[in-house]
Amino acid sequence: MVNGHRLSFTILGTGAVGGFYGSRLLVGGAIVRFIARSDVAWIRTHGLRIESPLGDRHHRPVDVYAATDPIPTSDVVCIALKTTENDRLPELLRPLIHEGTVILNLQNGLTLEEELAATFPQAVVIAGLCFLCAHKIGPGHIRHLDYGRITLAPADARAQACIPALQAAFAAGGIETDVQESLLAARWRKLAWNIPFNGLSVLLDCHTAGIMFDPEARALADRLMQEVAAAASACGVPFEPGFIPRLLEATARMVPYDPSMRLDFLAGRPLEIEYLYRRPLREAARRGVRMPAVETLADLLSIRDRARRTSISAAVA
Ligand SMILES: NC(=O)C1=CN([C@@H]2O[C@H](COP(=O)(O)OP(=O)(O)OC[C@H]3O[C@@H](n4cnc5c(N)ncnc54)[C@H](OP(=O)(O)O)[C@@H]3O)[C@@H](O)[C@H]2O)C=CC1
Ligand SMILES: CC(C)(CO)C(=O)C(=O)O
Repeated sequence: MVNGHRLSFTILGTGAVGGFYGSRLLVGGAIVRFIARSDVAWIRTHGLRIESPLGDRHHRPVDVYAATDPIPTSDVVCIALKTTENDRLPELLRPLIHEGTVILNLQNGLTLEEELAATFPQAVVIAGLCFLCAHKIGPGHIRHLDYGRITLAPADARAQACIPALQAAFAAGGIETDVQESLLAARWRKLAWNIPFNGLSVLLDCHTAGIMFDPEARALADRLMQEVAAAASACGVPFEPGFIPRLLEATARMVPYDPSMRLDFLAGRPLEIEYLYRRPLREAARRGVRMPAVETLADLLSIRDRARRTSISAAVA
């Protein structure tokens, strides 16, 4: 409730991120409409279950839609699809976006908000960088393991004005938020973690602790982070001294965790290589900076992703 107005949200993608944050917004009293794909009928009948250290929840009934249904207009549309689906985003968003609609993008990656702002100039675009460990374990069923803070980063001054209302809605549901005025800085800071740990967890077949406690793997993570730091600097958003050592130390203290890319790999889902690796590589290259270790990591991930998908399709043929 903000100044007597109950904020309404449409969550595009009811998976780990969408299901979890949608549930917290419901708990906080917001109006929440979910868009689901494979389990839309299941959620309509059985509701949405969230297991979480914040308290288990079973929302039933839930206001759930297929993307092709007529969907009431909401104040905020949260994007919670994997970026591997982004070629479909304009078509999925078009019926949901009106003059002044806030698009809160919860995905990982780079250049996402720039694309959204160019495609939907009538919308207000905000990045929501999620520091969350959660996954979908079955139809309409999400398991939240740890964390949950969202860093909100506005694309422009109009978006800046919408931040307090969003913070209030998330706070009411027990979600901590902070604000980064530079969207680009926020995105590169998160990539400093995602680029090494998401990719290495797939290629080395291990969780974060497996990387941190092997000296060579840790050194490789450090080297990848240094390349990301050089690219961020070339993009005008240098990291402060001590940022990378602190990030490595924080990861060493984390409960061993499988980053979302490893979970995707194990589940046979396509990997988010384009927005997590190719776009940062391209943005760095445009400023004359190469990231050779990141490039090799991206190439190996692409080969792994392709090989696995070929073997899956051969197995079902
Ligand atoms: N999981 C995490 O802890 C974190 C994830 N992220 C980022 O958040 C983003 C979302 O990840 P995550 O929530 O894990 O992904 P999930 O795969 O768990 O959720 C995505 C959901 O979108 C649904 N979906 C896909 N296409 C459509 C469509 N056309 N219409 C309706 N629904 C659709 C999928 O449906 P279906 O179930 O049918 O496939 C799925 O439930 C990613 O960019 C990820 O990197 C960031 C931080 C942490
Ligand atoms: C940093 C982390 C683990 C969640 O905050 C993530 O972004 C991911 O799993 O992709």
